[in-house]
Amino acid sequence: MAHEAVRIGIVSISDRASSGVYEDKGLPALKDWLTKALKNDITFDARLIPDEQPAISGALIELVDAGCSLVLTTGGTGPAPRDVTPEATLAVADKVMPGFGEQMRQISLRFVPTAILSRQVAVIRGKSLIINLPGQPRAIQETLEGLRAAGGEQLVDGIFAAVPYCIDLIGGPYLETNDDVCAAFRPKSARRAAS
Ligand SMILES: Nc1ncnc2c1ncn2[C@@H]1O[C@H](COP(=O)(O)OP(=O)(O)OP(=O)(O)O)[C@@H](O)[C@H]1O
Ligand SMILES: Nc1nc2c(c(=O)[nH]1)N[C@H]1C(S)=C(S)[C@@H](COP(=O)(O)O)O[C@H]1N2
Repeated sequence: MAHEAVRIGIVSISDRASSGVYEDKGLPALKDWLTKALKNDITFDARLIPDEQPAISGALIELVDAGCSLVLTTGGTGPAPRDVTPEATLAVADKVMPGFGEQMRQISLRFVPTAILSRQVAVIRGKSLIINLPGQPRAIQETLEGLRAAGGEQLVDGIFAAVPYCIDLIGGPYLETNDDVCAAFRPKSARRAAS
């Protein structure tokens, strides 16, 4: 059976990247990782915006309304005065999904002691899962994929392992992963024959 199509929103939130002070590395990192990790045909809907709460909430609402089953943001999760991504995300939530933030901080602590400074959250809005990732571009792969030993053994699960089943549960398309990048976990009763 063919893989189902999926629309994914990617949002890079950075004052300096959005004003051209530096090149945005968030959107390319998100796109590359998702293209590597998923077998599905992906349509990306991308936004590069400054750290402004109304602009962030507005972009999230637009992306969900446009039919994105998953929206990933990067940046603006720290404690600095302009970091407001978690507030903007919570403001559009139907449900809060605390497990994602808890697991992301656990994973990130294996990479940097400052992981505890990220206030990242995940929420459900309508039929969409919205997840905040930290702004450091390498944090995208770190949190989504987790940590492997040199021999390939998975030491800490990345959060993406739980994303496909979450999207099943909210009525989205059936996401299939490339297991060498990130193996999705579903209970047996929710698995379809591999295609
Ligand atoms: N979109 C991006 N593209 C490239 N590098 C980024 C991006 N966002 C963040 N970074 C890098 O990661 C670091 C930490 O990200 P953070 O979100 O805290 O940025 P910031 O200090 O709030 O500034 P800004 O919002 O202007 O990116 C930045 O200092 C920068 O080096
Ligand atoms: N995996 C990972 N998580 C990370 C980091 C990182 O480099 N890798 N940086 C930390 C730092 S230094 C900060 S301040 C917070 C918040 O970053 P943000 O404001 O860029 O979202 O994320 C933290 N989480």
